[in-house]
Amino acid sequence: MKTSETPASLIMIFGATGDLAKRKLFPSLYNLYQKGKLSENFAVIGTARREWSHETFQSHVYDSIKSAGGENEGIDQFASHFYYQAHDVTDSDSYLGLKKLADQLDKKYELEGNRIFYLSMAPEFFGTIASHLKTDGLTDTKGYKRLIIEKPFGHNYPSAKELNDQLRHSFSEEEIYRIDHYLGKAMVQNIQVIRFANALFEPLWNNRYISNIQITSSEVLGVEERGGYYEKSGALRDMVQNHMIQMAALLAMEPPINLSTEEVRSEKGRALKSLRPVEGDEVEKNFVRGQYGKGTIDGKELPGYREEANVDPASNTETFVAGKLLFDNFRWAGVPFYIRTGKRMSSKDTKIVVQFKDIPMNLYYKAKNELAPNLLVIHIQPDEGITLHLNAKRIGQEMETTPVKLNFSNKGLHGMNTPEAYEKLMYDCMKGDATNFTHWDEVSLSWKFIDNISAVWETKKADDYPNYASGTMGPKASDELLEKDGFFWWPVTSLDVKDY
Ligand SMILES: NC(=O)C1=CN([C@@H]2O[C@H](COP(=O)(O)OP(=O)(O)OC[C@H]3O[C@@H](n4cnc5c(N)ncnc54)[C@H](OP(=O)(O)O)[C@@H]3O)[C@@H](O)[C@H]2O)C=CC1
Ligand SMILES: O=C1O[C@H](COP(=O)(O)O)[C@@H](O)[C@H](O)[C@H]1O
Repeated sequence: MKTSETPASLIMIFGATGDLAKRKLFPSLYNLYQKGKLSENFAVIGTARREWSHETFQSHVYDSIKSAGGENEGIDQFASHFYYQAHDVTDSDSYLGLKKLADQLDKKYELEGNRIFYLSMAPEFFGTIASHLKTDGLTDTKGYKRLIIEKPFGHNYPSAKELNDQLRHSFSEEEIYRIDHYLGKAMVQNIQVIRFANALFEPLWNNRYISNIQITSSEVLGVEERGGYYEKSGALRDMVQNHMIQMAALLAMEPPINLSTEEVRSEKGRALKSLRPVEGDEVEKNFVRGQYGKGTIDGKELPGYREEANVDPASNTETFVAGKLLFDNFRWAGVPFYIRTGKRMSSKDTKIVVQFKDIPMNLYYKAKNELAPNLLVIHIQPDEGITLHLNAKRIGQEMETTPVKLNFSNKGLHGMNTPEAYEKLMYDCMKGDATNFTHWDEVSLSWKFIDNISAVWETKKADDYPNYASGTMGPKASDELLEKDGFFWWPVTSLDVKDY
């Protein structure tokens, strides 16, 4: 039974035979179905060039859910809502076939003309598809029309603007849902709640009490089979322009006046407006780039980036970035936000460490105690939770201090895995909630910031690549970036919240 919480929708997936659809989109839709968040009033049209029948597509969907660990329950019933239409997105004539099928399913499943177009394809096709959707009448229905756009949204500011202008001919800003899957992660969404729902933190969330913030997203995987894409992207465009800057914006933004999409995104945008541009000679002082060489992880010998498939043996592409962001506003003046991300590092971890300033004097110095700084650690993945590092009295006669930790684990609270980011984001889109999608203003500001850095890196070849071994936390210069400010990277490698 459809309700406002389970809206009727036709979801048209472009690139339905691809990797993202198989690994993320189908299992996420299935989870929503299992949880009762999809009514029976839904249908999916998958489209790509290969000539598949509806049945082949349904069995592909079935397999994808099984490989994602889905139970048998209801998969057949769920998959029966899936339809397939072979279609080359560059072929103008074949959009009419898609429209015909969409109109039929609209009637059959009582979809009220609600349509979500999910572009899970190479970005060069985004503009063409969006134009055809309008000119060939696929958006000409009485229900809602929403366009989900996968990353990358452009390669730099000019190409992102060109793409956006093209999309805007067919869809309004409110109808465009730009995916940043980090915004669908439970603990990234928790940043706002931790900040704005706790009397404990918000009064301290500024340059009077915080000395620095560190955001790390490290990966063990290398470039895998995506060498062709990654060579043109690098870590700066692949991870920093979107995920890292989005997390920084959530940490830096002012409290919105309410939680509406408009207010939240406008505060994030305002934070990004205060991000100090890093240009020219400042790039080398504030940003570090790295490229992985050979190394060993879990006893396995791994090749360097330049030995990977579809990678230039003399490649100048960075697989690691560390940088210092400064927000020039009253709240954050003088507080560095350090970011670091890279492939083939020693662990897969995304963590935010908020380091508070030391208290004005240490009463316990006579006991030769060095007080540890208070830290708030937000564990984004693989573990999800928060740790607060405090100082307390060591048990015994002496007045000695010892560091203690207060832990909260998301897993412990809910006793189950939190929903996959794509699941949350697809559900938000069905309900028309674009809060956790990026507004064009945010995308354009972050590209302008990134373009200044890539302009320097692309003209000046790195002469020390490869400069970190696979299985390490990046080049030495990344540590030096913090050392020169009197800080160091807090360790982020952990298996469980309890251990850190
Ligand atoms: N895979 C991932 O983990 C992630 C992917 N993304 C983004 O998601 C998008 C899709 O990625 P991914 O699934 O990995 O890509 P794939 O290369 O696996 O899939 C591409 C899809 O596009 C179809 N296709 C290619 N050319 C045409 C055409 N001319 N007309 C119609 N269909 C066509 C292919 O099918 P066919 O050959 O049958 O036509 C296939 O279904 C990209 O924008 C990517 O950047 C973002 C984050 C993670
Ligand atoms: O967008 C991307 O993100 C992944 C990392 O995502 P995560 O959820 O596993 O942390 C990264 O591997 C990929 O290169 C990038 O395109």
